[in-house]
Amino acid sequence: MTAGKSRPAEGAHGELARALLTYKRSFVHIGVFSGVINILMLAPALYMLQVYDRVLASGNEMTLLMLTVILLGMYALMGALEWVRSLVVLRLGTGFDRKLAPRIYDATFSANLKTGKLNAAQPLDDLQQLRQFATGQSLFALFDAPWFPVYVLVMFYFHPALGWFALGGTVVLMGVAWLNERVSRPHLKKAGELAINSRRDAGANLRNAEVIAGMGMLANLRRRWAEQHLGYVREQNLASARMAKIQGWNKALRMAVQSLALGLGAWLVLENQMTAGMMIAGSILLGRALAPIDQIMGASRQWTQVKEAERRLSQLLGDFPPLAKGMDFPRPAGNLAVEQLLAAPPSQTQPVLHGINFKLNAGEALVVIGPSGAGKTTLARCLVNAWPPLRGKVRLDSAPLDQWRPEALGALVGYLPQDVQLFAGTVAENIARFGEVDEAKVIAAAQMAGVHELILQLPEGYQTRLGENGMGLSGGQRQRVGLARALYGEPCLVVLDEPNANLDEAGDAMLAEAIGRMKTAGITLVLITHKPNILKQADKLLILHAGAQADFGPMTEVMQRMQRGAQEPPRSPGRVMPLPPYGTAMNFAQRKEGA
Ligand SMILES: Nc1ncnc2c1ncn2[C@@H]1O[C@H](COP(=O)(O)OP(=O)(O)OP(=O)(O)O)[C@@H](O)[C@H]1O
Repeated sequence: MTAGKSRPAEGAHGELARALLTYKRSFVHIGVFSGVINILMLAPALYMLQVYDRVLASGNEMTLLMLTVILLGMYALMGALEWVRSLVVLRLGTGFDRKLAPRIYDATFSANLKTGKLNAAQPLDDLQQLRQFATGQSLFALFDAPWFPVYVLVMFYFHPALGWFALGGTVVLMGVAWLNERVSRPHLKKAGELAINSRRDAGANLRNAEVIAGMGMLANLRRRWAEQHLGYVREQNLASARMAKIQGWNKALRMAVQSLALGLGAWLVLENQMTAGMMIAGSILLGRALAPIDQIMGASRQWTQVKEAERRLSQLLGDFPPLAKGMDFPRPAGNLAVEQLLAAPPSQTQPVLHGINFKLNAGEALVVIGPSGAGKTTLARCLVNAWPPLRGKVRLDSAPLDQWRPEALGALVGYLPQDVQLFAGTVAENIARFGEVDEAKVIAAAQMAGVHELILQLPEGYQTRLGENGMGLSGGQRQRVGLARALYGEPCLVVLDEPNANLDEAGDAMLAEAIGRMKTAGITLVLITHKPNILKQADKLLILHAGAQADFGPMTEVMQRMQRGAQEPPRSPGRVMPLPPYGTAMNFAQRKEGA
């Protein structure tokens, strides 16, 4: 009950960039702090210059003391600013996460509803990777790098030869950093994709542990997983080997550049073109100028993965824009109208349901029958707005489902899917749909579903903890707790997809009683079934065949048409298509006639 209308998609990177831009002020603060820190970073070099050229030359201890006190003051200020800058960055990261995580959670949900393939944890992992990258050393490197010209300018001031040497050395080292990123990127990208696939497959397969154990499939599944996993390890190793070679050379080059700068400085001193203080200060400044390059080199390995994470997230957010808010209509009586419905699974365009057209008055019970694959479950999903129609409308008291606010509609609708889908949590939380648990409503729903006594028999009654997918309950128990969840909060429309698939005779009888109670409560009911006993409680019958509406009408009329259709070739002009032989319905019709 979620697939509302979507707003048009915005630019692929728009949403992430806009989220970052809301922290413009924080970035300005980080920039200002970085600026002051980088100016203060000149202090050790200038101190060295003064000590060598002034204090040692003059032998003035007072000057040394004053210089040292000033230097220590600058260090203290720098430490405080670094600390505040880190706090600002941390706050930025938390805010960024808070802003995007719910949106990414929703988009992941929509993607799963549509494709059923996405590893739900991946986008949130991607967000974490982006946050860690954006709030780690790499961000500081980004803000520190623009100060590189200041250091080089000071070196030019000391001596142009030293300035040009620093500039040349930095360009070479930056080239190496770029090369490093370039040679490793394809392998890291491939490794990232393989890691995601192997993690997703491992997670999905191991969830079906009982089938694996029961039929000895572990070795086969492990082999399939290992191919991907080993591929990931291979690509990762290739990337690491190439990076190791470049990084090794880079380290040697970096040390050579620093030593050569000192050597050049010494030669300039010998040539009387520079003071010894400038030689030492120049060497310190060069180390400072090269520091962001080191940080960038360190980040380059992460960078490829971060870019991929950013690409995946942008794609997800672009493909699944925020759901339209929808409206809160007054509580409907429960009149249901399906108009020229054309529907397909969300990942497909080929309709599996076409031309479905029927109306139910509030409080009526409709039974839907048809052979396997006829489109019954697809119809159920459209009736609860889980799958949006390709064309046509489903209306609740004349308001199309896609115009409702999804949460408001969800509260008025009960849905029991074929595979029940309970969640990890207590029985009460499951029945209350994981909202605030209203105990009176939980018990009322359980009583209406005829499951109250059964729940009281559980070890901790309503507080019994269930595992993922309702682990801890039998199939039939899950189905009955699922029915109570569908009835929570007095819904006006309830759609039950094969609610008796896992029930024994006693369970069937309970379900029949529950249906009676729902009818008394005036709930509009849609029941999909293969079992004939539910037909007795239907007011109307819909027969689906190959995605089309084979017949619809009051129960007895459709039954009579089916009987006639079984005895003679169809002549009725109103009939959409020839009726196939539905054993269960026919048997029931004959039994009902005989009665
Ligand atoms: N998630 C899906 N992705 C792709 N195709 C789907 C999906 N769900 C259903 N279909 C296709 O839609 C058609 C109708 O399926 P549906 O589940 O609605 O049939 P059904 O009448 O409920 O069958 P059954 O009685 O076996 O549950 C089938 O051909 C099926 O292959």
